[in-house]
Amino acid sequence: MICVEAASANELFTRACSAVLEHGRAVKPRGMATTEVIGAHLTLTQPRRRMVHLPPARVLNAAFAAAEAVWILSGSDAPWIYTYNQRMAQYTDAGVLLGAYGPRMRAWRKGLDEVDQIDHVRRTLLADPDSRRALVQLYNPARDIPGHSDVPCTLGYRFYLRDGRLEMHTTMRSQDLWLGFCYDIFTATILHELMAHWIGAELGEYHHHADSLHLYQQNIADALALLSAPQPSRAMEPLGVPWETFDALMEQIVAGGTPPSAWGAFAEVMRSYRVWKGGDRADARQMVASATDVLGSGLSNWYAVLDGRTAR
Ligand SMILES: O=c1ccn([C@H]2C[C@H](O)[C@@H](COP(=O)(O)O)O2)c(=O)[nH]1
Repeated sequence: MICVEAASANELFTRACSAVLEHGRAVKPRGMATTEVIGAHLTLTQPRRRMVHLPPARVLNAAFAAAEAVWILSGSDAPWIYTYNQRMAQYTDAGVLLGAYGPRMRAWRKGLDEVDQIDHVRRTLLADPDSRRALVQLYNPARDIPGHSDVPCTLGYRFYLRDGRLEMHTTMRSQDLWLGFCYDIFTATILHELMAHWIGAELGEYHHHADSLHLYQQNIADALALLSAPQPSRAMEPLGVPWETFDALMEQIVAGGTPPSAWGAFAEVMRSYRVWKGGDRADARQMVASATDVLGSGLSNWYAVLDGRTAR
């Protein structure tokens, strides 16, 4: 069991990597070699410092981070997400990611006694602020036991409002620390921030509980190359929007529009990346070249990583 706490994602990620390198054991689930710790409690005390950015060892695709957050929070399992991360298409069954979190979160048992679990959490905490019943369930045995390619790694989220501050707890059965964690905490802490806004609470600590926290063999060298005392991640702009307009905001971004709030940066990095994928790399680079926000400058850095890969 390891417990790691940090104010920012850069520091949390770096400390978690060194804890797994120090305490991990070798295991090979599905034939793939990993170093694994069983039982990890990772606490992010400032959830708006959510973006891991540790060049040159670890740079995220900021457009994918933004797109995945919009994809999940809007309740989608639509294939447009593969534009931002082709690798996801490998885990589909008949073109669909059957483990997608969005539909489970926003429309559990779609078409039957459908539940929007986000709205449920919001209503539960508004009605009983001390509640222990504000949870989102993602793993669904009825769907996940029969065996398809994509089995959810996140089992669920819970929310606790204490002393005016909203804490969020996520439970993962399986967490790839190098690849998955950085994107998973990005989306989870956005949900955390939004929920705090919707119930009129302060944003409290974010807790990430992973049963198997692991590094794949191919990422060990990069993990060892991380500096021990990284720069803290910058805090992103506040993202709170009224609940009543949230779905329309998500639809606007998916449709290619740019909302005026801090969500505009999500739309901009997504648009730039679509241009990049369309082959107009100079235009795509130009669209984020002067960006100073966390996402725009992050995507600029990601393009530099991609350029380096092509040059090699
Ligand atoms: O949100 C996710 C989804 C997947 N994974 C990683 C964890 C595992 O390395 C792999 C799934 O493999 P199994 O645990 O299903 O074998 O994907 C994550 O880290 N986060």
